[in-house]
Amino acid sequence: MFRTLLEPFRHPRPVVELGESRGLSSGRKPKAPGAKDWSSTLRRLWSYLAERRVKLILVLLMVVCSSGLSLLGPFMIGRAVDRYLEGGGSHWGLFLTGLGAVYVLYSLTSWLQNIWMIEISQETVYRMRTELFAHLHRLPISFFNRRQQGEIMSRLTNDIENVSSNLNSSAIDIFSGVLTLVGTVSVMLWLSPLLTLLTFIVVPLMALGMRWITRRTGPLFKQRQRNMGELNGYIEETLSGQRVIKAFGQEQRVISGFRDRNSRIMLSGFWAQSISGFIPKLMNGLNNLSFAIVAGFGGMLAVRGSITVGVILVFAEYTRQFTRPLNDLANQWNSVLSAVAGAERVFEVLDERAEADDESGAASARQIRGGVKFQGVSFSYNGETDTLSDISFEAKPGETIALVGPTGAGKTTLIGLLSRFYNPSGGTIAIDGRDLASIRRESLRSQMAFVLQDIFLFKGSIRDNIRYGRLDASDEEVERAARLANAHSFIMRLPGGYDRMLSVEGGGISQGQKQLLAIARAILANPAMLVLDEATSSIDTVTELKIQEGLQSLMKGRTSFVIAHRLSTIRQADRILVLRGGRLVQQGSHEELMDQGGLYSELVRGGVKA
Ligand SMILES: Nc1ncnc2c1ncn2[C@@H]1O[C@H](COP(=O)(O)OP(=O)(O)OP(=O)(O)O)[C@@H](O)[C@H]1O
Repeated sequence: MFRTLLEPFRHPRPVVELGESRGLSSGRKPKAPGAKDWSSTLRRLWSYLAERRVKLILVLLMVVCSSGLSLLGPFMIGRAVDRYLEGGGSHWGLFLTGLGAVYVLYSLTSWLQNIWMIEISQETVYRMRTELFAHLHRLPISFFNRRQQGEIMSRLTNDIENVSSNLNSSAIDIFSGVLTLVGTVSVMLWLSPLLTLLTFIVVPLMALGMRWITRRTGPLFKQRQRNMGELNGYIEETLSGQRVIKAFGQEQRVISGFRDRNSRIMLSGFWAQSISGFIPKLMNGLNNLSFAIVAGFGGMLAVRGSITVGVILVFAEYTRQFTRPLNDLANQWNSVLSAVAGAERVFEVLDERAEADDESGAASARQIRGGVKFQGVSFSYNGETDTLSDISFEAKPGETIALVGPTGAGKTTLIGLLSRFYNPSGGTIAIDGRDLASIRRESLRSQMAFVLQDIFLFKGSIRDNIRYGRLDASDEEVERAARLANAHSFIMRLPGGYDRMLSVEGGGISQGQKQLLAIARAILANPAMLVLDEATSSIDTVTELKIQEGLQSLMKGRTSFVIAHRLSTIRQADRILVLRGGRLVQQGSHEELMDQGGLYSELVRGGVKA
């Protein structure tokens, strides 16, 4: 086992990466976790807890009661023994009943504090989870471009779970630990200051040991959470890329990549747990030492008559009680560090800037007609090199604009700007003469529909998948849209028809059929503007014809931007925009561009699909 664990240290191997650089933590140098880091995260976590103030006060009250009761028990025993030894009569029946009542109350208050704290911590993580999920949906597309889905999911599940599982136990134990500690030490000082000081010899040793341990475990817990996120990202990526992996026979490479990431988790988990596992051992040893001190010195003091045997008994029990909260505190500190590690990763996403708010004064556009004007528009993904530069063109309402150009020319980026997934770094975009920035995003997007190559169909019936275009559409409207899209006949041939359930990502129907459903969905949405990304994959001629017909009904009367690959679509476009290297190099109708010569005619003559 140790050989395996130490292997990566001895032979650092290059890790087989498959798109790792998109992870949140990767690409960025991991920060050394400073004390300030975790204390501010802890404060923020506390602010969540503090929202349940009343319950927290109740918990605190129960902690005070249970800590007091835990002190009272041994104290009563000590007093009873002393009274017995002094020859005073003891009312054993009364004493035992009292002692029983103390322990029953102790159990009851402990149980109540536990159950209330579980409630608080569950509610806290419920709120965090909801907030995180809602925030994720407000983040700009650029956030998702940079990150692996699995890694993000890991924050929603793993990290939140980590906060939840560590929060309830540690919060209580830390409260009660501190209280018990203060109470125990006060009573000890009151009973015998000298014996208390002698017992305290172990405290500096404890503090040093704890410091040594937590300094090492804190970063390791963080590392483990990071590694877990990376592994989840990798799992998601490799599962969704199964076809490619199998097609290229990359199974072994993928498995070895997994093994590397898995071994990193094993390593950080092993060291975090092994080092933190020292805590109980250390505490146990020091506990025994303090017990020996109490027994030895206490005995001597008792012989001299400075203290009674009852006091020794109370001390023996209290030294256990006094090291137990210290022990608990030490253990809980690890849990707190682990919860903080999880919370830090959650807050990291919560601190990501949401998609910029609409500019003040931005208003809803009630009915967009679909006139679009780009004037000197530039855009850069990285703020350094321009992906699009100086793009100017105009589309009248209802026109079809085809975008053509070699791969990486900037066609998709131009569409991204039109939908305000990104804002231009220069120039202006206007819709119906209004600056795009003055139209609220939600209102703009509600009047646009997208039919993309990568069609998103979710697990559910065909009817529900079409209805995604407009949730309040009736069954008749869904069917009408499907007829217009040429999808009705194939749907009716499927067992179950419109109620046929699709599996994840529309498994069970063909690529062409998925496109027809996407067209039906867009028709139902009845948008003023359309964005079509034509499929490059070959579809049989009959389906292709059906798709073309469906698209024709969809595009009628709407301004349509088509990232075109088929000559038939390009010919029919009112205007063709030819892009190369982020610049608009030509624009005009098919005939005009063919006459002009240049890139467009080369693309067409070369038989290259644009
Ligand atoms: N999210 C992104 N972050 C950084 N650069 C990007 C991003 N998306 C695209 N790019 C870069 O911007 C350029 C234009 O990409 P875009 O996807 O717009 O081209 P395209 O013409 O649609 O290509 P294709 O026909 O292959 O889909 C490319 O060089 C690409 O590498």
